[in-house]
Amino acid sequence: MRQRPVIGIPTQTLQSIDRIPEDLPASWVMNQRYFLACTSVGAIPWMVPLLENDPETLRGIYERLDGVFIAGGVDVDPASYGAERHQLCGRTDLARDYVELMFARWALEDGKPVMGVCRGQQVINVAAGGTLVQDCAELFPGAIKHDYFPGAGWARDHLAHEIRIAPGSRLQAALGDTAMVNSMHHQAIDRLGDGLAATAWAPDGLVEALEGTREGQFLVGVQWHPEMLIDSDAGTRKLFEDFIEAANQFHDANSLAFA
Ligand SMILES: N[C@@H](CCC(=O)NCCCC(=O)O)C(=O)O
Repeated sequence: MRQRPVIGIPTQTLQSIDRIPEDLPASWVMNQRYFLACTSVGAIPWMVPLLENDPETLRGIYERLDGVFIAGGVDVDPASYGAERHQLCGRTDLARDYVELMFARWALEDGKPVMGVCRGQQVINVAAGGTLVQDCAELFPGAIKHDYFPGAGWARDHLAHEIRIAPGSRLQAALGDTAMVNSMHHQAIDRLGDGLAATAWAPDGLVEALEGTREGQFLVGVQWHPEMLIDSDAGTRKLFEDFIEAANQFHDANSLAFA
């Protein structure tokens, strides 16, 4: 029987989240939805601690993974893409930036499958040398509303706008030419990183998905939240299944290489 692939999901610092009481112990946490999406398509999700002072242990964890999933969350520190902090840039989590950028760069180098959601797409772009728009409403000309945040009363599965998907992309194979997506972000892709191609756009032209151009690697980032749609949308489930299948293949290819 085939082994279930192991997918690493870096956590976030509890105290980086708004309104967390200061007297709670320093903790690393992550939204359950990402783990449930992975198990529902057959993967074993593995929470990755933010051991920012221990790259050796992080490398040990990374090497045991068949794929990396980079989840949604707070803004990426603009210093990591060489920009001054804009006043509308929100809360950041330096330990998370460190671990996620390192895992994304290692995976880009190794061809290990990567899927990124919302902040995760932004992290992939920064890891590949790209930059971010620090606030779409203020800094992206003609921007439609993208910040349907739960804190303002929007449901996490609220379908906010359509996206147009590039022909021939992995995304098109799963979702088709267009799709309706939920939207919980205020930042976005600005300059694309090396080896990446935009594969979906919002009606205002904002990049809604990117993929790696390296032959054979599954490297997909999306600006929306498919983990909230996996139970209601067959195309979204297919996208997760494709990621897990790529992780399976990576596992098989690498165990054969070391056999
Ligand atoms: N900070 C970035 C990324 C947005 C993001 O990942 N949002 C996640 C919200 C998830 C939730 O509350 O369920 C930006 O705003 O662009």
